[in-house]
Amino acid sequence: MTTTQPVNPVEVARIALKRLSERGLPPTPENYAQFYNAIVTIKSPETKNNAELQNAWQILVKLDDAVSDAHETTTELVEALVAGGERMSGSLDALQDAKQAHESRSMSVEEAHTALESLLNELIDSTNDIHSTVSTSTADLRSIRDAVKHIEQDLAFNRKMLEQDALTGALNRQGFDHVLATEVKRAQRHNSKLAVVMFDLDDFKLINDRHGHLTGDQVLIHVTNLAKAVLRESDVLVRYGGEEFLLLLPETDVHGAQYVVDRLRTVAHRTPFLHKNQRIDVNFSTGIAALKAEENGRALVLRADEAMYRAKHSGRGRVEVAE
Ligand SMILES: Nc1nc2c(ncn2[C@@H]2O[C@H](COP(=O)(O)OP(=O)(O)OP(=O)(O)O)[C@@H](O)[C@H]2O)c(=O)[nH]1
Repeated sequence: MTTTQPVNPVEVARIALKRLSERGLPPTPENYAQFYNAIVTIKSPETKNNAELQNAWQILVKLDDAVSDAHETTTELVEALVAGGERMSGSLDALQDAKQAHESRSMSVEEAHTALESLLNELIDSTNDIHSTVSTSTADLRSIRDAVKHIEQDLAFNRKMLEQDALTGALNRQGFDHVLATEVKRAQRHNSKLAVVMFDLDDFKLINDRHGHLTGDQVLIHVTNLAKAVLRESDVLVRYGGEEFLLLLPETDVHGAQYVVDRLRTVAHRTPFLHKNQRIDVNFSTGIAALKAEENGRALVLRADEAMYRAKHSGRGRVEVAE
């Protein structure tokens, strides 16, 4: 069994205070507790406050599980009924053979013959009934299975929508929770590497102030597209906060993560965002952390966040690697 390291409460407290000050919120006990809990559970406080979205997501996950169980069960039932139908049709043939054999041997004993014939007829009738029921049920179950398959596809689509950031289409924190747990488990099971990169755009407020919020939005979409261009299929891009992104990189160590960050930086330099023919350069501060043995996802993300915080405060535009 895998044991997990507890998250350092001092570290969480420091990040909670930082988040409060970034959002210009007073460090009241209520605000502090909300952000502290949000960081510990890696959930965005904004999302946690949205009770409807939370409930919808939970129902969706349950429905998703239930539908997938139902799909499995109906598939098994269809298989069982098909096999049962085949067996019954076999026994019908056998009964008919037996009837014929008996007829040929007992032609002289008329009462016995009549009794046996009516019994056999009854058996044939009832078996026929069962056979036709099985045929109908099989057809019904097949259409139920098809309907369930469609519901599954709809649910998967809705779930994807709920787990996506509306502006950029990157995964949001809710979706990230799911993926993080899965990837950490997978890395630990296979003893493989897993890296987290956190990057925060530098002086993004200036872009909003100079060019307007809508242009700021376009820059965030631009950065998302640049990141997608340098990532592998199996990598995960998350919009972690306003102008803060996270990359989850399976099968990747610190050096691989550094390579990805360098590529992103090069691509961002070569492909600047253009606004009214004016180049808007985007720089970012980056923290990298690689999964340690028996570490949990929250601790991994907190170390990357801490490294990014150091990069930001050592002059911006830098990369720091967590110990
Ligand atoms: N356009 C736009 N701006 C956003 C969005 N989310 C957050 N922001 C802005 O991002 C800015 C973040 O400002 P700060 O936290 O001061 O960070 P910064 O200006 O990037 O400075 P440093 O991180 O310290 O380098 C704020 O102006 C937010 O309003 C968004 O979805 N769209």
